Amino acid sequence: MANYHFVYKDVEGASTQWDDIQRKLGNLPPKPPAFKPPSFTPAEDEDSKHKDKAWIDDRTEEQLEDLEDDPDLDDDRFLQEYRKKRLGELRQAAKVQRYGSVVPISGSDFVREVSQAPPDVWVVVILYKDGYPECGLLLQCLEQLATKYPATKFVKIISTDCIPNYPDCNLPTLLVYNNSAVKANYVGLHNFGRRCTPEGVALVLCQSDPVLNDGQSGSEPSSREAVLKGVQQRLIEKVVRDHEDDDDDGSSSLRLDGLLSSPSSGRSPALPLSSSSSSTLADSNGPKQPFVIGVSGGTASGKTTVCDMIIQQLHDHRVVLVNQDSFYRGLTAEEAKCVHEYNFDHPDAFDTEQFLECIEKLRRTQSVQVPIYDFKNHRRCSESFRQVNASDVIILEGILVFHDPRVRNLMNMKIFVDTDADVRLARRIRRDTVERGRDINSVLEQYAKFVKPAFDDFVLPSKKYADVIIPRGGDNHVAIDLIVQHIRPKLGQHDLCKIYPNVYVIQSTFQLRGMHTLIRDCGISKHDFVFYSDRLIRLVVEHGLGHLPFTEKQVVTPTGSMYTGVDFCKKLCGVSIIRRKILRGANFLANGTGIQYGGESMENALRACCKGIKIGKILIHSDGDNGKQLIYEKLPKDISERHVLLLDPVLATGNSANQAIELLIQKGVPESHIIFLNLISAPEGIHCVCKRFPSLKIVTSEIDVALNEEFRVIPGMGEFGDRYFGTDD
Ligand SMILES: Nc1ncnc2c1ncn2[C@@H]1O[C@H](COP(=O)(O)OP(=O)(O)O)[C@@H](O)[C@H]1O
Ligand SMILES: O=c1ccn([C@@H]2O[C@H](COP(=O)(O)O)[C@@H](O)[C@H]2O)c(=O)[nH]1
Repeated sequence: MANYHFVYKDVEGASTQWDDIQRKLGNLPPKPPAFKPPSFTPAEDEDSKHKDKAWIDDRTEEQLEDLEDDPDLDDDRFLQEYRKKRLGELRQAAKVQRYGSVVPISGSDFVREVSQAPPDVWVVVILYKDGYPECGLLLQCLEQLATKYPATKFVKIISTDCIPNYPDCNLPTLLVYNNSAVKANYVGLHNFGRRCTPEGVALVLCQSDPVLNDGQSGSEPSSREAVLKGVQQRLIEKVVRDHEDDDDDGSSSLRLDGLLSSPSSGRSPALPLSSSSSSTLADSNGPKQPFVIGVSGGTASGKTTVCDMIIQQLHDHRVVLVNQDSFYRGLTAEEAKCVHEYNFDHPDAFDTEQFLECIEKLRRTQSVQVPIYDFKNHRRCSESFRQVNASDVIILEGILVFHDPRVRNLMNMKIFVDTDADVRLARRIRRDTVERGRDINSVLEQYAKFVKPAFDDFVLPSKKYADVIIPRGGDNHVAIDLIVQHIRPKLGQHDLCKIYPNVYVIQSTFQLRGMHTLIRDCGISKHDFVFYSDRLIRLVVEHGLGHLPFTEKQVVTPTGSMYTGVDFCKKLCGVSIIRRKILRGANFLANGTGIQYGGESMENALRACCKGIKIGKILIHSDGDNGKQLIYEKLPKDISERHVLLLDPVLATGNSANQAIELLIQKGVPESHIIFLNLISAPEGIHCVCKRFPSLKIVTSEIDVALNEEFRVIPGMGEFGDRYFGTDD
């Protein structure tokens, strides 16, 4: 119905008398208050505003410049000083490099764009390949971070352009550089949590260094804590935002606890990181996850044979085998009395806790002492153990390795060897009578009473967990070939080679391991030491020569045919590093001179490979314990025009090497023309040299574990020069 009461209202809120009557009768609502316009307040004049620190903080660079002669500020010395300081900050901030996107680079750009970036700039490099969804996801996150943190440089490079043959299974890989050195690297997407988000990536990147720079604080390097705090704040905002979105349907619960954990306490517990997120190569000492393979099957199915064949085909010492049999509990005296009543095929016959502990240790890259089981006497050899070193691939073999889910879940690949029961029984009779000191009757009795029932109850049901089933065991060459092909890429290079693309470890073979075993043995004769060292050094030298520049060359062969080959650069020389130390008392060297001839021991091999090569020497003289070092040199005059093969058998701390390299560079040798050859290198030495000289190459035959407190390489090979020249007697 239309409202037919027309109420006239003037500005005072007055109305007609008729309306007043209607109001009294309750037909109209009470009279509204008289209208009063809001009071007028003129806008505050900028000049009359109170000027303080906060006011200055709000000014732009231009505005602060205009305030040069401002009378208010002239009266206030503090504010005038503060204005200048703030102006300085803003000018610095304007100078800071702005990147803002993920820039594609090629292999030849790498040194310029990454290694030679300004020292205050952090560079995040993604090694990627098109067509890998994980790479696409991480790239998207980095694009966002690049816009948020424009003073951090983000570049992308196709993995194999950066590192030839870089395994695709390591993609995507992030490398973080600063001041020409690799500060961290992250292999695989799992480092950034199950849900890879820009905020999560940011937090991981900033855990140990102030990698992300938004350029707000000028060119001053921000502290890790400050950067981390900012990144955490952004992550919290994101989590809260996501939570609010989720809350709209009332489905999620928010856990912010731990997000603000102190930076020193490490990774935030609420971060969605997977358990394997520790497997970065960054802290090259950090744990690397090995590839664990389980091989199960009935007794005498050929499990051990299959494992041996895989190991033989891989032909690599970075594969180790752990047999579940080694973890048989061993019988008590009481049990031994009635051994025929003991069920060796039941899961309880094994010490699974100890087996698990052993696997966990290997996964943490620790070596383990594996018990040795004596099948004839049904007990462990109390004094002997087998040392198993941490390796890239660990094979776990045994009838019940798939039985316990804790063991099973540690496996990356599960193989079941499936052999006909009659064949297995026939093999078992033969094996147990020949190798395990049994008679046929006892074998058959044990088989019927325990082995077969346990196979049906425990072994066969675990077959369903297998990823690969190998019928006919060791006779199935096709299956074994396929498995070997799958495992081979898991045998990565040494972590340091991934961090420093200029470090080359010559391919490990059993020949090479054999020679190392001989020369590292403190009991070897001097003659053998020299013989095997020379062989090894030649391998290193030959590999080093392969890094010299070459040109294509065609020759005519005796058959009159054309052969297209290469011609290596001929302008080269060797330079040996020799140390002289003023040692006192018992430490004084037996040769009476205090000279360690290290590098010279490599000269013979170099001469044998490069006829007539010129060889120079650098003598580094350490004056007692005061750390003072003097350098003497005898180098070819035209050394600046030559490629230099720098010789030192052992790279330990890297200090002497750095001094020698520094000297060569002073003499005009370009850093990239130096190839540093050694037999063994400590990781500390590699870090030290590669950080300072990223363009030279290091060629070594093995990277050892570490340096001890006395800066000796462990396990190492002692004072190489003294052992070689016999000056250690
Ligand atoms: N394919 C095969 N052909 C013939 N004998 C085999 C074959 N595979 C294994 N054997 C033999 O059978 C016995 C048990 O083999 P093994 O590999 O030790 O089995 P498991 O480790 O499963 O007990 C051994 O004596 C071995 O030499
Ligand atoms: O003291 C022992 C311990 C074990 N056994 C039997 O060995 C097999 C397991 O070894 P495979 O090499 O896998 O065959 C198991 O069936 C046990 O019955 C033993 O007889 N005595």
